[in-house]
Amino acid sequence: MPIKRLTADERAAALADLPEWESVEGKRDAIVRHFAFADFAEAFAFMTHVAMLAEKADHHPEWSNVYNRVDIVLTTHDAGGLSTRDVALAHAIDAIVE
Ligand SMILES: C[C@H](O)[C@H](O)[C@H]1CNC2=NC(N)=NC(=O)C2=N1
Repeated sequence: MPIKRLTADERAAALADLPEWESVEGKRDAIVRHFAFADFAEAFAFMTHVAMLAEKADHHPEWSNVYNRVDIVLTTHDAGGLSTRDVALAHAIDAIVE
């Protein structure tokens, strides 16, 4: 089954449940969350955890890391926008830090 983009209503409902995530500015159908940790070791430990989740789900983040900061953008390339896979990964990521 091909993965489908969320409709505008589904997207709004999903984001209401993910208060730490926001829409990416501009034309991209994607969400972003910014993280800050005590230091690089903590940031990278978090990234390792996320990487394992992503690999297990076969769904991968777009991300960047500068020292203690990690920015994660989620979108589904195969769907050309936000899908249930992004929502699931966002919740799984939130569960690591909360
Ligand atoms: C072949 C493989 O299942 C696909 O390329 C997966 C891998 N990880 C992915 N990650 C994300 N974010 N979007 C995708 O469409 C995607 N597709």
